[in-house]
Amino acid sequence: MTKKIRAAVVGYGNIGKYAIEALNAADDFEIAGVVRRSAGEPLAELAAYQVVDDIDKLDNVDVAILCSPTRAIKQVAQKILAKGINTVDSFDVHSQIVDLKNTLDPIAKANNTVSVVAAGWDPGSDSIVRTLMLAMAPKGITYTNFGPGMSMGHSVAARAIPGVKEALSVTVPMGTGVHRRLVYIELEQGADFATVEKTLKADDYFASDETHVKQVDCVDNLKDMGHGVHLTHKGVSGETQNQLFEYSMRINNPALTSQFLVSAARATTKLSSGAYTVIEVAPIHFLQGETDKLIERLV
Ligand SMILES: NC(=O)C1=CN([C@@H]2O[C@H](COP(=O)(O)OP(=O)(O)OC[C@H]3O[C@@H](n4cnc5c(N)ncnc54)[C@H](OP(=O)(O)O)[C@@H]3O)[C@@H](O)[C@H]2O)C=CC1
Ligand SMILES: N[C@@H](CCCC(=O)C(=O)O)C(=O)O
Repeated sequence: MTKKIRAAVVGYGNIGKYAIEALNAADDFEIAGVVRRSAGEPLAELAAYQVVDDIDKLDNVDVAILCSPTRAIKQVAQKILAKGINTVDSFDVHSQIVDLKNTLDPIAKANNTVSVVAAGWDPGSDSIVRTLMLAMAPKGITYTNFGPGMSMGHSVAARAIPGVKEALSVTVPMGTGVHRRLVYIELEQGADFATVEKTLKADDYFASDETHVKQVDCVDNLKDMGHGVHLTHKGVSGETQNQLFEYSMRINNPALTSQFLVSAARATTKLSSGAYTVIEVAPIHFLQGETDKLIERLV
């Protein structure tokens, strides 16, 4: 029997929860344990797993699936790569991905490890679709239209603002890659709505989009983790114009993010040391199975 890939789930929020499901559904993986900032009160749903507050307490971890907030990823990944453990993450600030990769690459190389960064669905699987569309029509315009749906990244960023108890950020597509953000927030006792609204609108996650902040009594009553994308590329193949490609999906956001993280975790075991974005990884590395069989089925 071939050795299973031992994965640790780091951070147990929405993505962490679905990462456990995706790992359980993948028969080439086994779960080494769950790493939480504080092992704290045991959760019944994690009773089957070792839950620790430090990855060093888990045995023989091949890869850590980082399910921490995007803004914590760089620091968490640096620490874990330095221990000789591969990492994958779904970091989602598009303008900082090159910096993240270039920061992690020398650390990964020095510790003979692999890191696949920004491996959710956007950035992540959508990035591969955009790449393919560009290869098919190198001249033209790509539009990525999200939603309507819940952005986990924006919700996490909103929740981190002082005075916010809970938040839901809904992305509304306005067309041609332009989005409006509707942010529903539940305030901490005594927090001032106007101050929270101002801070939120100034945050990098929101500053360049039309953003509306609404105070509600219970965010949970509104929450639906569905999302989606409609990606189009219209361009030119060779000298021939009017080539139109479209890609659409409606999804459960954390389920897809975690699934692709697990596929990327598999890829880390097939790459030489260093940090990679998903478009630098051969697509077959994301899949389980023998190369020739996959070629027969997919090519
Ligand atoms: N690229 C993509 O397509 C997507 C990316 N994402 C990214 O995934 C991230 C996580 O989303 P989600 O699971 O909803 O977030 P959650 O807030 O639900 O979970 C994050 C978990 O990380 C841990 N954590 C919290 N704060 C910190 C901190 N400061 N440092 C380290 N760990 C911390 C906590 O787990 P514990 O208490 O166990 O330590 C927490 O539950 C988002 O920030 C988003 O950017 C999400 C969806 C799609
Ligand atoms: N990174 C997103 C997934 C892509 C959708 C998006 O960026 C948005 O809704 O703004 C998320 O965290 O949910």
